Amino acid sequence: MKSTELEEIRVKITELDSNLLELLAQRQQLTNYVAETKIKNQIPVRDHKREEQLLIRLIKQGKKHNLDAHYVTQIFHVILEDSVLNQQAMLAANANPGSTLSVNRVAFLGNKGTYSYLATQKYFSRRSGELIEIGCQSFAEIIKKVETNEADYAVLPIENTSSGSINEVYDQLQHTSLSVVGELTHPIQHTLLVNQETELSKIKTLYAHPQVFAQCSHFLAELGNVEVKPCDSSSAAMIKVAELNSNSVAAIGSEAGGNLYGLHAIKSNLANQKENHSRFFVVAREAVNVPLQVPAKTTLVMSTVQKPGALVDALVVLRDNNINMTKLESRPITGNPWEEMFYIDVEGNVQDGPMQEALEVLQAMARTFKVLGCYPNEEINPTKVAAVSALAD
Ligand SMILES: O=C(O)C(=O)C[C@]1(C(=O)O)C=C[C@@H](O)C=C1
Repeated sequence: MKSTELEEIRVKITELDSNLLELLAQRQQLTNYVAETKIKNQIPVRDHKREEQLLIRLIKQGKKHNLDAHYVTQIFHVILEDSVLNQQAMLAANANPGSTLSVNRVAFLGNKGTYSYLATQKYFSRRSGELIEIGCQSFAEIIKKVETNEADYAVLPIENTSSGSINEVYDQLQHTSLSVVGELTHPIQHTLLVNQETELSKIKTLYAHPQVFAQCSHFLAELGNVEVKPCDSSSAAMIKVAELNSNSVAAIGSEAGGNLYGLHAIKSNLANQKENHSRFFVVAREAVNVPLQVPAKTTLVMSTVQKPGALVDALVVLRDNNINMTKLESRPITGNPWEEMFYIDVEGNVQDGPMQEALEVLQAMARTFKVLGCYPNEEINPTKVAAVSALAD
């Protein structure tokens, strides 16, 4: 194909892509109106029936244009997730007028380019107010910033799908009066970032956060003879590699983060598990009120009395009140050897009747008990269309 022919086609694609963007923006505006109606009429944000009908119609329509059913489904799952998250943020802001700030000062780990930085950008992009980023060197410093009113929010990584819970954050949460006001999950896509033109075989030293090395242990084992240098954060690793400006050093981190320091990726998908996501808590000095139309989660922290089956008894209370537990984590209590603090995430709103009953019973049976926070559930399960493959035939 002659290059002018290619250019002509590309001009058309560029125009079409910008039309697609315009249409997506128009759709988002319509869903903002939907959210306003839902606030007024107290209608739940999520409507699986409507989503299912919409997906079925689009899959059928796509088929007429030779578009694969899974392709259509994937695209609209992303669009619907965005719509639900935006609406949830609007309903939450409406239910907490005092918490809508013109400036959001947010503390997170590291500098520009860390996964915490990217998660912070993502979470606050759906919320009004200017974002002021406050990079910190440790989780303790992050929490302190909010406690002393130098920041309004902290974004803290709490767990990762491949390396598990981040114990240091749980331990910090044991001693703070801050509340969890939000959560988010962010994909972690580790890439090998370099400053100069180079290739994998030339890399002699690797810089990254220890959690990142743990998540990429298979890749490191395959690499063999490379020196591994742990850093306080992914951004510290990126800054080091940018400064060293050598073709034998590389950092591991996100491509978007690396680009902020002029680094580029020479290899992607480095994590042991391809589905690698981190979950973050957003914490603030004041708890928030989650409207009942928004699916909520509640995080509890409790220690049980020392008797056989005490934890089981606590979990039975959740079961008896039909409350779904999404996570259970135990951490040693500092100063009390062999005693454990339990962190429990459940689906439900502290304003719900069954939840209030369960919390009362748990509080009575626990040695120590605290609700760390109730916040909108941001893990949006995509609506399944029963017979995608049948529809596609
Ligand atoms: O139609 C609605 O009720 C909406 O909230 C809009 C919308 C969408 O974006 O299409 C989003 C969430 C609902 O679960 C269903 C559909």
